[in-house]
Amino acid sequence: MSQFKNTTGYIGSELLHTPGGVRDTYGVECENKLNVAGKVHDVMKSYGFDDIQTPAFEYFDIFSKERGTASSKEMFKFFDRGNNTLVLRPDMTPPIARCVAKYYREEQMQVRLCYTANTFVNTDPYKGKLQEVTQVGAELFGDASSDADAEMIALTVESLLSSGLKRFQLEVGHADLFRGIVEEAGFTPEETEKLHELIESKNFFGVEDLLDNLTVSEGLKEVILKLPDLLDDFDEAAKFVKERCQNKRVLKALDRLAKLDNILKIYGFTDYVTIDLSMLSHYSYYTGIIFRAYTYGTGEAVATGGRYDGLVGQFGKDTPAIGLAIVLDQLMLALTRQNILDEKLVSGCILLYPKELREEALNKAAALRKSGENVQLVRKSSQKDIDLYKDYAKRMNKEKLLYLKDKTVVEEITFK
Ligand SMILES: N[C@@H](Cc1c[nH]c[nH+]1)C(=O)O
Repeated sequence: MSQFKNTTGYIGSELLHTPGGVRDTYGVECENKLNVAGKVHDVMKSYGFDDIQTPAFEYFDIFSKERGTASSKEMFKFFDRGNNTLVLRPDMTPPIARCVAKYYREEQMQVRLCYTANTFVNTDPYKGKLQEVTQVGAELFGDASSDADAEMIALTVESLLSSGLKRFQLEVGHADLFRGIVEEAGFTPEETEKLHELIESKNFFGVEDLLDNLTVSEGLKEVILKLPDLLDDFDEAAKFVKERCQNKRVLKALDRLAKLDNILKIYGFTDYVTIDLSMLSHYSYYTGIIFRAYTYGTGEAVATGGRYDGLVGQFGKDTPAIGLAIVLDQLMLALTRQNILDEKLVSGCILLYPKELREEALNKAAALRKSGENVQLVRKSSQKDIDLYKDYAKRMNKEKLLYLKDKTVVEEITFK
C-alpha cells in the first residue's frame, strides 16, 4: 500500500481495497452463501458424516510434491519463528488425511468426516480466479468398494440439488485410464506431461501433432484422440477402448466404471451423470474414479472429487479413501446467474424504544429472542422522526419494525 492519507488528511480509498483474488461477502450475498453452505452441510450430515476443523495453515510437508496436491508455486508460503515453512492450505484433502492417520489410526472400519473451510491458491490474480474459496466437503475413509464410489457421487448430486441447482452435469472418469494408456504407449514422463497439458487445454491439434512425432500404435492414437467424443454411451465407449488397448490398468478402470454405472442406476441419478473416459485428474493423488460437476453461469467446476487410496498411507495409515468438495463460491455464482437465489432476504425485526421505556424494551427483546425471533434493539432519538427508522429497517432488510410507544403499546410495521 503506497499511502493512505492524502494531503487533506482524509483516508484514501486504497485502504478500502482487498488484494486481487480475494473478496468480501456481505449483506444478502453473505446470508445466501451461509444458507446454501448450511443446506449442503445438512445433506452431508444426513449421510452420516461428522464435522472436523483443521488449521488454516500447515507445515509445507503436508502439501509437498509427493502428496500430489496443488503445485508448490500455487501455494501461499510463509515462515514461523523457528523458520519452518508454513502454507495456507490449498486443498482440504491432505490435512484431513493427516488427521485420519493421527486420530483414527486403529480404526479398521469406515471413518466419515465433513467440513466447511476456506482454501487458498496462489494463482495469477490477473487471471481473474478467486484465490480463496469456501469448500463444503466430505471424505470417506476405509471403504474401497464401488458402493462407496457411487455413494459419493450420489452425495454430490444431492448436495447440488439441495442448493436449488437443477441443471448440472457430473462428469465421472478414472485416474488410471490416462495412466494406463500412456503406460501402454511407453511415453516418457516428459512426453506424458506434455500430452496431459495439451489434453487439459483441449488443444487437440496439438495432441495430434505430438502423437505424430512419437512412436505410438494407430489404435492407441485413435483412443487418445477419440475419447473426448465418446460421452453418450458408456458401454460403446468401453468397447471402443478395449478393442484397441489391453492394458491391465485400463481394463480394471473400465470394469470399475461399469460397476459404478450399475449402482448409480439404483440411486436414480443417471440423468445427472456422464461418464467421460478422457477425463484427467487435476491432482496426482487420485488413484480411482474422479469427478467434476459443471453448470451454467460459471466455467469452473461447482464440485470436484475422487478416490485417493494412496494418500493416507503417506501419513502412516494404509487406508482407502474417497471424497468430494462442493466449491461454494462457484456454486453461488451459478445460482446467482441462473436467478435461483432470493435477491432480497427479509428477516428479523428492529425494536425501537424511547429511553424512558428502556426496561420494558429490554424485557420485550429478551422474550422475543426466547421465542426464536431475531431482534435488533435501537434507542430512538427524540430528534429523529419514525419515518427515518422505517426507511432504515427496510434498508437493512428487516421483516418488521416494532415501535414501543408506551409501556404496553407496540406499533408493528411490517415490510414483507
Ligand atoms: N480436495 C479436492 C476435492 C476432493 C475432496 N476429496 C477428494 N477430492 C479439491 O480441492 O479439488
